[in-house]
Amino acid sequence: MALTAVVRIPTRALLRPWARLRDSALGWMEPVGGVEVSTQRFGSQRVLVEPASAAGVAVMTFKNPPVNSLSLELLTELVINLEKLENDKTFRGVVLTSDCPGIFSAGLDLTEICGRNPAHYAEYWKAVQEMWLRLYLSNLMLVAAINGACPAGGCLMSLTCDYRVMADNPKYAIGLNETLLGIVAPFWFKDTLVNTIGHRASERALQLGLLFPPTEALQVGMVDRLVPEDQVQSTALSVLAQWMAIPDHARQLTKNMMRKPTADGLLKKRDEDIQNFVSFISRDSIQKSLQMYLAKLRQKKG
Ligand SMILES: CCCCC/C=C\C/C=C\CCC/C=C/C(=O)SCCNC(=O)CCNC(=O)[C@H](O)C(C)(C)COP(=O)(O)OP(=O)(O)OC[C@H]1O[C@@H](n2cnc3c(N)ncnc32)[C@H](O)[C@@H]1OP(=O)(O)O
Repeated sequence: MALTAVVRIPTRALLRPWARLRDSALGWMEPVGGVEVSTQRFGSQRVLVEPASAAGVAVMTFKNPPVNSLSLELLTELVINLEKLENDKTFRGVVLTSDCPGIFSAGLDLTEICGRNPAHYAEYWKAVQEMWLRLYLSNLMLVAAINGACPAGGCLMSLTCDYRVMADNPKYAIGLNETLLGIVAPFWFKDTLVNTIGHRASERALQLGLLFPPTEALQVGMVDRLVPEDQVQSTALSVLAQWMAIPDHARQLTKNMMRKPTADGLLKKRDEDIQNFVSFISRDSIQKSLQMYLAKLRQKKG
């Protein structure tokens, strides 16, 4: 028999200033106290959520072709779908993965941070912050099934997870490569990396903008396991099954104890961080670097 559940979506989620939701993309949302949703398969235009065969587990698949860049829309949908899963107490774990062949996520959408106005940069950065805070502090067990390239913001997203399984394909790479674009990973990107691979390895990786192929990513501790490409999702699900054996309250309190101080670093100065981002990204020299990088990406094909 089909499993169904009632999911309450708090109205406050609809009122956040950055969440200029496009109703057409989020057919399941209604601006009233809540809405009934079948957990058979739900989600939105760019984020598909499917319950896995194991009870209490969902697979969240990003489908923002061609490269799953983290556009404002994708970020917004991600946060709303995560909140929906968190509010539905039947779910305890989520696998995050991609529908774009060979790409987990190309990171922040460069068209959101290049050639726009300061108000847009501020709105976009707030959405990036929100994505990080929500994932990093989620009470759910999150496992990243990294089935492709995973640079910059894509890497950040995977680093918020509790465990990372990556496809063992030397064509793929993962890392915070911001300096290669002439930009700087902000302190909370850096903190997330330091918490994962340690200070010295982060210092080197961040300065050089290193993108690690899978074997090196495993060595440095950026991912936890490599598997053949066709086993990424199934392995992520079996990892979750192991984590599910731990009592939720103990695991959640432990996760919070480990991560809250890092998240507080941003929570205490969110507005200042937005201002820093806007003034940095609005500089002519930074905009030029980004334009050149985008042009190179676009020329690659031709
Ligand atoms: C002390 C002061 C400190 C102040 C600090 C304050 C603030 C901090 C400031 C800034 C922080 C910003 C942090 C930024 C984080 C990011 O995530 S930036 C994004 C970085 N991403 C990348 O570098 C990845 C770029 N993409 C690729 O390498 C490749 O596209 C690929 C993902 C490996 C896939 O390769 P392939 O399959 O060959 O696909 P194509 O390269 O042909 O790409 C297809 C089309 O997609 C476009 N595209 C690719 N990536 C992006 C992207 N990130 N955003 C937007 N668009 C992207 C690409 O141009 C192609 O488009 P066309 O089809 O040619 O139009």
